[in-house]
Order: sequence, then structure tokens, then C-alpha cells
Amino acid sequence: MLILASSSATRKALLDKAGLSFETVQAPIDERRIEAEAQAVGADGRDLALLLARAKAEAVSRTHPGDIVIGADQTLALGPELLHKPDSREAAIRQLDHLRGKTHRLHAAVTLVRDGALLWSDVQTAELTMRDFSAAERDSILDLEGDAVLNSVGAYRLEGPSIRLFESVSGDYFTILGLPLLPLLAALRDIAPDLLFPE
Ligand SMILES: Nc1nc2c(ncn2[C@H]2C[C@H](O)[C@@H](COP(=O)(O)OP(=O)(O)OP(=O)(O)O)O2)c(=O)[nH]1
Repeated sequence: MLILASSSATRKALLDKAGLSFETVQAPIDERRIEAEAQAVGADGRDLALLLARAKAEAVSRTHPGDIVIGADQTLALGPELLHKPDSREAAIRQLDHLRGKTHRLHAAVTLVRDGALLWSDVQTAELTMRDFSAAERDSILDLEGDAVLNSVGAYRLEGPSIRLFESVSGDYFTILGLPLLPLLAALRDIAPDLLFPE
């Protein structure tokens, strides 16, 4: 069985649309504690995404012997600063105003773990530049997006009306949504083709 160790509806949708059959299991880890420990020893956004993706997959692997577990994590870096998912519309407003007119990076990591052993990992980075949008534009986009942006690290959804807030985007679409899908599919074809093309 293929397990996605993520509560992300976006990641689940991407694998569903790719036609994969899998179960989703939320990883019982304390992301903020792992983040604090990693940053204390100088980890950057890219390192942290990989660390968290691996921790999620390893944690779920412990309770699913023999299964291949996909771990994933995405960090948003504005220079050295790491931003996180907003927990309210007010936090989303602050987040978007913080990103306005600047370029930030999204680091999306993905891992495959079986019986606690790391089989494969990858980290992809995208670079996104936001327009110097007005507060009125920002609020009308948030009205259109609704609570969906609360599940997104950048308080936006590239595939939604939020696209109107961007000046330029450089990087893989799936990486931006939070799951480097093409490298993952290549790894699954290599490691467990039967899970992709069940007989
Ligand atoms: N639909 C959509 N989601 C996005 C976009 N950018 C980022 N995200 C989502 C993907 C992930 O669900 C979330 C990144 O946060 P995390 O990597 O911590 O995952 P999350 O907390 O959602 O679930 P998990 O920790 O894996 O259980 O942001 C976007 O442009 N569109």
C-alpha cells in the first residue's frame, strides 16, 4: 500500500488526479519543535523542508510496516525569514502585505520511506515575485479565495484568484502547490512500479 503522510488536501488532490491509489495518514510529529531545533543549528528553509518531510514519513512508517510512505513538506523563505500558514484572515492579510512587492522562495521536499528506511528524497525550489498590489485588490482576492488560503503556507493559491497578486513565477507548478509530483512519480516508477500500475 502507498501512504501519503500528510493532512494537506492539496497534496491528496494532486495524487488523486494522477490516478494513484493510496491512504492518507497525518504524521504525529511536532513540526514547530523540529523547526526550532533545526534552526538552532543553522538549517535553512530547504534543509528544514527535507527534514520535516522525512520526519513525517518515518513517523507514519513506524505504524505501517511494509508500506511505502510519502512524506512532504513545504517552507516559504523570504530572505532568511521563514513564514508559516496563516491561522486567520487577519494573519493572511499580514502575510500577503509582508510578501507584497518582494520575491520569496518555496522549498518543497518529498521523501519515500519504508520500514523506517529512507528510500529516496528530493527538494525542489520555486521563486515567486508578488506585485505591489493595493489593499483593495488584496481584500477582493481574499474574499474570492475564502478560507482556502488558510491551508497554504503563503496565504495564496496559485491555481486560484490569488494568481492576480503575482508579477512573476519561476519554478515547477507542482512544487509551488507543495508536492514535486514529477520527481515523485519517477521515483515510484523506479522503486515500486506495481504501486503505480497495479496488475
Ligand atoms: N492549493 C494550494 N496549496 C498551496 C499553495 N502553496 C502552498 N500550498 C499548501 C500546500 C501544503 O498543504 C501547505 C504547506 O504546508 P505544509 O508543508 O506544512 O503542509 P500541511 O501543513 O498542509 O500538511 P502536513 O504538514 O503535510 O500534514 O501549503 C498553492 O499555491 N495552492
